[in-house]
Amino acid sequence: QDVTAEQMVNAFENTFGVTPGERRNHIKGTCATGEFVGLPTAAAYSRSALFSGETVPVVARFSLPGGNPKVADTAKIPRGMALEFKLGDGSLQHMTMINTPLFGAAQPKTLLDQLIAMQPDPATGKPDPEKIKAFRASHPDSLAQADFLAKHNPPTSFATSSYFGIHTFKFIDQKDQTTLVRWRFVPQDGEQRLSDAELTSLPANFLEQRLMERTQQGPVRWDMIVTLGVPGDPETDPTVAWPENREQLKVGTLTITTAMPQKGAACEKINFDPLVMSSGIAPTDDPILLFRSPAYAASFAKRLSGH
Ligand code: HEM
Repeated sequence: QDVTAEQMVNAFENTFGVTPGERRNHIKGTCATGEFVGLPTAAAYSRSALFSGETVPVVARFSLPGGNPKVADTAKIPRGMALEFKLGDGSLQHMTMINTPLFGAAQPKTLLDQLIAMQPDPATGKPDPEKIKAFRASHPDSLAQADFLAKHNPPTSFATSSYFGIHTFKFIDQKDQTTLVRWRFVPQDGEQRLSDAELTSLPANFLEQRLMERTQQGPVRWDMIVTLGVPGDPETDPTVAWPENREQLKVGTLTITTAMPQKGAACEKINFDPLVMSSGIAPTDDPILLFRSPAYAASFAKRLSGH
């Protein structure tokens, strides 16, 4: 089970190739900017300056996973939304999310094995479907996310998708009391998915243009919703859902006002490491969450040095 960040980044490179200076995963993306306003109801659970009620500037990046810069915007793979909040107390808060409620690996080894199974066969230049089948059969923790992706077409726009933090995090209040939470961002434009016909008729690139056009029409908003866990809820497994009946709380509103190609824009050189957190929000011992930080650092170091 002992996977290193270097092994993981090598596996991304072996599967997708290397585009020098670019992200090894979520390479295709669009920058955006906006703001967040937290609600005082959240301050009862977290002392983070995110929930002060002040307007917090946000740098965002919307993306598609994998290391192929030409991946089609119709691909039945997740969509990402990464947020960097610049808080009034000078600290930063990151949230780096995708649009599936669960992740496809309970341990880093599962993702590593998936990347290896996806490596193109030298004979055909394509992944071997038998290897993917064998991977699925031997890694049951990959099935829930794969099932969600098979049953839900991708969104019509980055603006019409929910995005999920997936991991369980801790909200910590002024008195150091901890509440387990899972968060998600729900689009005020409504959740809208591509039809099967659109999946075959749309061009490879439309998500960036649609987001730029949408922001030119006016601000795009998401409600930040937190699900409150109770003791005993799964804390360290991002492949397992919580019971449906947990209390949910609206804790703020994200507003995206501008979008632009990533080259040279503010989001390009950010490492959206999900462990960058403000006082009042903390990680659990989820092995996937904890592994992300060194993996992102390895990818970031390479791309910053032009490799
Ligand atoms: C073991 C599990 C994971 C590994 C090894 C991994 C690896 C990576 C790497 C190497 C990058 C590129 C970093 C950079 O160069 O800046 C990345 C980006 C990203 N990952 Fe992960 N990831 C994992 C799990 C997740 C999970 C669970 C989520 C969502 C909850 C997620 C969402 C994203 C998003 C949205 C980006 C793009 C961030 C941006 O726009 O810069 N990843 N990931």
